[in-house]
Amino acid sequence: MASVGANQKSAEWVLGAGEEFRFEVDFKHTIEIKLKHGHAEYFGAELGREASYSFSGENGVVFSWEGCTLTVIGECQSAYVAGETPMDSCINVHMALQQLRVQARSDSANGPRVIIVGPDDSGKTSLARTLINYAVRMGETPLYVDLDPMDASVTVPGTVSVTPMSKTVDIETGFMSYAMSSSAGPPDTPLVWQFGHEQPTDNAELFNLLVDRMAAAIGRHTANNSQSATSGLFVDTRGFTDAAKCETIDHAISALGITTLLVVGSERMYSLLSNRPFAKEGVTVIKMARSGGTVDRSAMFRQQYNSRIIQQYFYGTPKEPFSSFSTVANFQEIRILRVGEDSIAPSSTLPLGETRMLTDTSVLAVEPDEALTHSILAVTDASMDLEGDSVAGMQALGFVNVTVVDMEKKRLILISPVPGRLPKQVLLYDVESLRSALPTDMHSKEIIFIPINNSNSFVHVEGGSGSHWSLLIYVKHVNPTYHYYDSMANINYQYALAVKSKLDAILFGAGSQGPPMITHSCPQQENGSDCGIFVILYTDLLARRYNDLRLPPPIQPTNRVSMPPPVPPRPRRLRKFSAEPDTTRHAASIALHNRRNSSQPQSSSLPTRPSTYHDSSDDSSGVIRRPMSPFVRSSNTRNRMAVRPAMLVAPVIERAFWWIDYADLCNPLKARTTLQALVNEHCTRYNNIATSLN
Ligand SMILES: Nc1ncnc2c1ncn2[C@@H]1O[C@H](COP(=O)(O)OP(=O)(O)OP(=O)(O)O)[C@@H](O)[C@H]1O
Repeated sequence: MASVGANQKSAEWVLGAGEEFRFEVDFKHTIEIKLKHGHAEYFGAELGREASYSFSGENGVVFSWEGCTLTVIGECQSAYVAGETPMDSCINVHMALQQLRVQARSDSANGPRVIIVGPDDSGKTSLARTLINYAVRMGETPLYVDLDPMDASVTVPGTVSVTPMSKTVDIETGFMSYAMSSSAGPPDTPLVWQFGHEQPTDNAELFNLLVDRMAAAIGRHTANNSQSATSGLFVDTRGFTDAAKCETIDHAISALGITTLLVVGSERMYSLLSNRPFAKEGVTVIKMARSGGTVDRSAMFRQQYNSRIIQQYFYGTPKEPFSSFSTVANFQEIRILRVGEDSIAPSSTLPLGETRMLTDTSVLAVEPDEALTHSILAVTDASMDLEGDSVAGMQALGFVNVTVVDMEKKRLILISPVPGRLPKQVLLYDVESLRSALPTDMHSKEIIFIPINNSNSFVHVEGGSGSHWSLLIYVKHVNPTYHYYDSMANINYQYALAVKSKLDAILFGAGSQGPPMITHSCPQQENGSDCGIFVILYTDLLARRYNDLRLPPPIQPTNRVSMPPPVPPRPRRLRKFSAEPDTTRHAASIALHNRRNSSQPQSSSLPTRPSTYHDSSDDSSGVIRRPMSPFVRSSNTRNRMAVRPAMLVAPVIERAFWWIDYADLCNPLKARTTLQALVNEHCTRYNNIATSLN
């Protein structure tokens, strides 16, 4: 978090009783908030008078019961005072829970166990944080159970955890401060389990197993700590609205002995959950209003947020920086395992009659290779000789980051938050870490454009820490293929390979070779700074090419499709910029243009489809049928991706890569003068394409 500059503007905000100051500040800016007069709190934690609190990449709220004056230094994306807040119902819930704690103390029973559910960004974590802070301020020591792996607030993303709370949540670093050993003593150290997926339903079996392990740990903890037992616990969950996803909630409610369920911001969910069996078995279901201040966070925001959490795990915060340490682990000294299915392909894609051989908690050995680079590995409590699925529910002692995989010396170079050798040698690999960068419904995507960077940093660095960008494209059709474009003599080739092998592991199973990667000749940059522009232009041109070739109206199964011949590649000419217009290419473009503008396939004016493109789905009558691909979408709407006739896939893909129209790029004068100007347009196009792909 950068500090606020001396010349930043400062503003004074006056809050009346029961009002709150809401602000949004992005990751590029930092603001400082000081309480000048009165009393105020940040999600239930009291602000110290004249103490200065810094925020960056945060949507926050300072609330005052009695009124206060704040000084805010720095630039917010939005800042306002609101009078309508759900704080009254929040304090009512807190008081009711406090009565239950007092009752539990006199009965020597467990205190209230609360689970908070609701849609994404409805304010579940904020409510949990506020109620925990109120409880702690009354001398309670509740447990905080984080069952939101995507938004893991205690350690790295992809995990679930339980933390005993004996002090209010740190205003600046949130729950993360509990994972920092220097600020939390051993009694407050969180227990963490590696889950490795974003949604509990991605591997419900493993998720439920971890909840069971967590429940056992909580049982041991509360058996020896009556104060903690009577203080109860708060469970934060992953956002959901779908009734089908209740299964993991049902399990958590029964395993953790939940007594109260708070439903935030959804009438529908409230009604749905009020009718579940647990509601009839004594769990109180309470509806909570969503605060008008909660903000829907974009995928980019979440990614940057998670990046910062990882950075804080290894390097601490600006106020409390850590040193991280480098350590070496030889391949033969360690076991790297991953838990769960080989591939995220759904069961429905298996050949008819086949069932999966593995359960979702099966443990698979991972052979170290380049794909491990930049991975976060959980160091587990398991011993080297522990066999089978018992490793799956093992607690994570901590996390290391793989900076180098040295295949020659057969060793990993790791960054660890603590010095010395690894305490244990069984490491859990989370191949899914790449998934956050991929579309959620990846199986329905036909083309994935993946910008490749040669950065060695595993966390987001403002402005980027690498020096070169190139483009990898994954094209899924009958025969999936990767295509690689690099504007500087393929210098990012090894990085593209590393990403490819990670994708292979996700798409085709751990250890799979995956489909081939074709490296294409393409225009080369002439300076040291245009790589990003070239990536945008390659993406734009190729995406446009795919879209253009899809422009003819949906072809009925009875239509005979005639394709124009492929234009042969001209690598030399493409590399050498020429001022002269290329008439051959121009003619080919016109032919394509004519075909696009016609409402019927131009079988008469264009040569017929080359026989090499015929696939087994063509029958003798020349009628082309849709090839049987598990991923073919059947929608006949005019959605660009959906209407694309599957039988065009193979020829289109081949020609798309041959038929790149570099006319604009190949005129050196034009390229020089317009490249920069084009960037904005191309960025917009790129965004449009990304949106349509999403
Ligand atoms: N009253 C408020 N005013 C301003 N911002 C708020 C308020 N309450 C919550 N927020 C912000 O809104 C965002 C979403 O809130 P929160 O993280 O609590 O939601 P969530 O339901 O836990 O989200 P998730 O989908 O990750 O589970 C956060 O950035 C939070 O800081």
